[in-house]
Amino acid sequence: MLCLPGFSRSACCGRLGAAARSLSGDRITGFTLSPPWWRAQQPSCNIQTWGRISTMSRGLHSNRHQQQEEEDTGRMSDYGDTDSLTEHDLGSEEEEEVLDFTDPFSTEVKPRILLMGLRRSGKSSIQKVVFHKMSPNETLFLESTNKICREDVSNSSFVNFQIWDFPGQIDFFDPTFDYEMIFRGTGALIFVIDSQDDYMEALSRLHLTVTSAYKVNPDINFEVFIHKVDGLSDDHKIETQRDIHQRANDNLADAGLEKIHLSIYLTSIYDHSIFEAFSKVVQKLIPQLPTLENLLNIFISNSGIEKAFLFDVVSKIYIATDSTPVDMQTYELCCDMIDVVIDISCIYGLEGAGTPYDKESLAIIRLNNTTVLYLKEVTKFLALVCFVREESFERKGLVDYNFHCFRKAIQEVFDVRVKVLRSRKHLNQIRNSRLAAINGKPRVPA
Ligand SMILES: Nc1nc2c(ncn2[C@@H]2O[C@H](COP(=O)(O)OP(=O)(O)OP(=O)(O)O)[C@@H](O)[C@H]2O)c(=O)[nH]1
Repeated sequence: MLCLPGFSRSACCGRLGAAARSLSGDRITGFTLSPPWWRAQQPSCNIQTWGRISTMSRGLHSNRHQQQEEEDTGRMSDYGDTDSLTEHDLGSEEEEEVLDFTDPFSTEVKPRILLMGLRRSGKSSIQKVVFHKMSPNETLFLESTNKICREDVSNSSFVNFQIWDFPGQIDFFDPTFDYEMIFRGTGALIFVIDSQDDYMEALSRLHLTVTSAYKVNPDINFEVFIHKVDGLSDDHKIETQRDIHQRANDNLADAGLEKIHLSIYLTSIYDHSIFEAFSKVVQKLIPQLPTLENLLNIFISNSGIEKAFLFDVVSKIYIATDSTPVDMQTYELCCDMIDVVIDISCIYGLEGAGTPYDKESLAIIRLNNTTVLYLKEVTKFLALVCFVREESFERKGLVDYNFHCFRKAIQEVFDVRVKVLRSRKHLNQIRNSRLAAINGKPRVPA
C-alpha cells in the first residue's frame, strides 16, 4: 500500500474501501497517483478534512464552469483538446444567443434535453445533483420552479447540450406556451414520475406530453425516469416499473401510436442510478457513439483489459463504454474513483492557478481480488477508466502504448467533428445571406 505524504492509511482507504466493498467485498490493496498530484504540500489529512474535501470537490465544479466560460471567450490556453478552439472558432455561444428553433443546423450544434413531469417529481433535483454536484439532501430545500430554466452543459465536444427544466404546472393548451417551437429542436424528452406518489395523473400527463411532442418531432428520444425509487423495496421497484411501462404503452396503443418507444429507467438521486440513466440518455445524442465504442473495443481487446469507460469527469456521465455489459457496481466504483482522484488532487496537487485535472492526471488502484483500476486523462474533460487483471497489468507498457493510440484516435474523431460543424456553419451563413438578399435586406459581412 502506498500512502500519500501526511495521509494516514485509514483516511486514504476510508472512502475507497467503501467503494471497493460494493464490488463483491473487494478491498483496496494499493493506491497510486502520478507524482504531480502529491508532490506539492504536506497537509495532515484526518477524518475531519473529508467535509472540506467534498466542498472542494464542489468548488472544482464551479471552477470548471468558470474555466469553460473562459474557454468560450477564448481567454484560456488549450491543451490537446479541440474543445475550446472548436466552440470558440465555431462561435457557438454567439450563435446560441440567436438560436432559431426552426433551424435544423442550430439543433445539431447543441441538442436539447427537456426535463418534464408533475410538480415535485424531482426534476430540478436531478439537474442539480448531476450537473451542479449538489448533495441529495440539499435538494430538500429547493423551491418550486415557476418558469422554464435553461442551462448549457458544455463539458467537452461530446457532452454538449442544453437542459431545459420545466415547471410542473405547465399547460399545453395555454396559447402562450409555444410547445411546437420547443419540441422542434429537442433531442431527448425526460419525463420524471414520482414512484412514491400515486402515478395515475403522471401517466396521463406523460401520454399528453409524448403525443404532443411526437406530432411535432418524431425523432425525439422519449425517456421515462421512474424516480425516487430509494423509497421502494426491490420487489416493489420491479412491479412499479412493469405497471408503468404497461399502462403507458397501452395508452399509446389506444391512440394508435404504438410505434413510439419509451425507454424506462429506475432512478434516485441518492445513488448512482441517476448518473447511469443520464449517461444513457446523453449517449443516444452523441452521433460519434458507435465510433467511440468501436475504439474502446479495439483498445480493450488488444490490451487485456476487462472493461473500459470513457467518462466526462465533471458530470460523471460515461459517454461510451465497450460492448461488454455494464453492471451497476462497476460503474459505481468508477464514479468513486473519479471522486477520490479529484479530491486528492484538490488537496495535494493544486499549485497556483493549476487545475485538479490535467494532462498528467493518472491513478492506479489495486483491489485485493487481483483487479486493477486504471484512470488516465484523455482530453481536458474526459478520462478513461479501465478494469484490468493484475497479470495483464504487468504488461503496462503495452497498455500505455495502446492508450496512446486510442487517445490519438479520439483526437481524430474530435477533429472530424470540428470540420463537420465548421462546414455546417458555413452553409448556414450562406443560407442566411441568401435569405437576406431575397428579403431585400443588406448583406451582413461574414
Ligand atoms: N426520496 C427522494 N426524494 C427526492 C428524489 N429526488 C428529488 N427528491 C425530493 O423531491 C422533492 C421535489 O424535488 P424538486 O426537484 O423540487 O421537484 P421538481 O419536479 O423540480 O418540482 P417543481 O419545480 O415544482 O416542478 C424535493 O424535496 C427533493 O428532495 C429522490 O431520488 N429520492
